[in-house]
Amino acid sequence: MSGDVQKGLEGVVVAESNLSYIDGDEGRLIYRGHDIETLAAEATYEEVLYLLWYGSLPTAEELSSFSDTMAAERDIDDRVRSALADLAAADEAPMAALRTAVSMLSASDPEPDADPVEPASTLRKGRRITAKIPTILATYQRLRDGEEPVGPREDLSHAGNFLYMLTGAEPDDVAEETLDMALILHADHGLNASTFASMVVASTLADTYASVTAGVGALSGSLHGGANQDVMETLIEVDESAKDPIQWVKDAIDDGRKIPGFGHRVYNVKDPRAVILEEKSRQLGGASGERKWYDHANTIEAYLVDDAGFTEKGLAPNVDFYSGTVYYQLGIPVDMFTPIFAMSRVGGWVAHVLEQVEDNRIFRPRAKYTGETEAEWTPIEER
Ligand SMILES: CC(=O)SCCNC(=O)CCNC(=O)[C@H](O)C(C)(C)COP(=O)(O)OP(=O)(O)OC[C@H]1O[C@@H](n2cnc3c(N)ncnc32)[C@H](O)[C@@H]1OP(=O)(O)O
Ligand SMILES: O=C([O-])CC(=O)C(=O)O
Repeated sequence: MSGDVQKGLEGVVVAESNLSYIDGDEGRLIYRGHDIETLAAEATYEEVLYLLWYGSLPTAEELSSFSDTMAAERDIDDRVRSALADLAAADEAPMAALRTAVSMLSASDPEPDADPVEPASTLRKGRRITAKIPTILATYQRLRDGEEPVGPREDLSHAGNFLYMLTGAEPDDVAEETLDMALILHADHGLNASTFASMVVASTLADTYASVTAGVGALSGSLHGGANQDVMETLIEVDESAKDPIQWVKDAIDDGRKIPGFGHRVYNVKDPRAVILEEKSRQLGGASGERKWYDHANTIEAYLVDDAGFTEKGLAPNVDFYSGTVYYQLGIPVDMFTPIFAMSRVGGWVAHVLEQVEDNRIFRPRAKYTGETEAEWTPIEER
């Protein structure tokens, strides 16, 4: 066994997977053989969930039955609603409220004694969690705003129903299609930190609620999903600074700041999801006449792609660089951006947990011990 430490597990292969493939040099992402560009243009989020969970694209009948089953599972019970009200009163961050609520959902699961290594029950639990996350998030947002929560509707799509519950009004086609596309783009991405966290928990034979709760926790950090909120806050800071965005970014680099939304462990080139979200951000800005968010982001990107310090390290925009400007233009509050990422990525967490339980072995790496080996015991009164 090599004693070399692979910090951050860089380059370490820990599992086989059929789910998503990333070519970090070419900027290519596929889910089960399908290019992300095709899925973003042609599929719905529900169709992508089916693809990830069942292994192939659904027929129209399969998709309709799958979507109906999930839509019927959207409601959350009073205990969860009341916990969300308490968390809103305490001004809890939405990702922390989501983490708590997902954990609570197990109390009302209709199959509490299901075997956690049985893939079919794992999938049913994963489907219920996925169906309920938009309801948790919209309920939380409305409670924070002092408004009455709006219950889910079964006749709307996953994306459309979320926007309906958030605002109380049916979304227009542009908003619904834009969110649906964003959900597709964020659904899976290999063994990113939150997916790996879910897999580690599943590998102990803990149940799906525990695995997804771990995923939400891991996604919330600013090096991972939390970066989409940081990017938008940065763009707002740029806007309010009254500085030219290029001057702002030069000063930020001089101050040793990291630029959120740049850099990736796997991509050395621009993330293909950022290419799609950039175009969507540009279109939304063009349609509304308020192009400044797209323009600020684009100006910063254009400067940084020519910056030797960035290019030498292979730093390019990741998925979070443009997603925030898209959500912002849909009128979504900035601290709901990462929860929306979770609302999508739960599909990937469940898919990887399924792969894990189908061929399980507990994850148990080792640390290289760097401490003392012959320490002398000193009685407490002599220390
Ligand atoms: C959905 C997602 O999770 S996508 C990623 C979202 N996160 C962000 O956007 C946060 C900003 N980016 C980062 O912090 C990193 O690029 C990560 C976390 C994404 C990847 O981390 P790692 O692969 O461990 O790369 P690491 O942090 O070691 O960076 C390598 C070098 O690039 C620099 N670097 C990395 N990202 C950035 C950045 N955004 N801005 C400035 N410098 C950066 C590091 O300082 C380091 O420089 P050094 O070699 O001179 O010390
Ligand atoms: O793959 C990663 O490390 C991070 C990422 O882009 C994602 O989770 O979508």
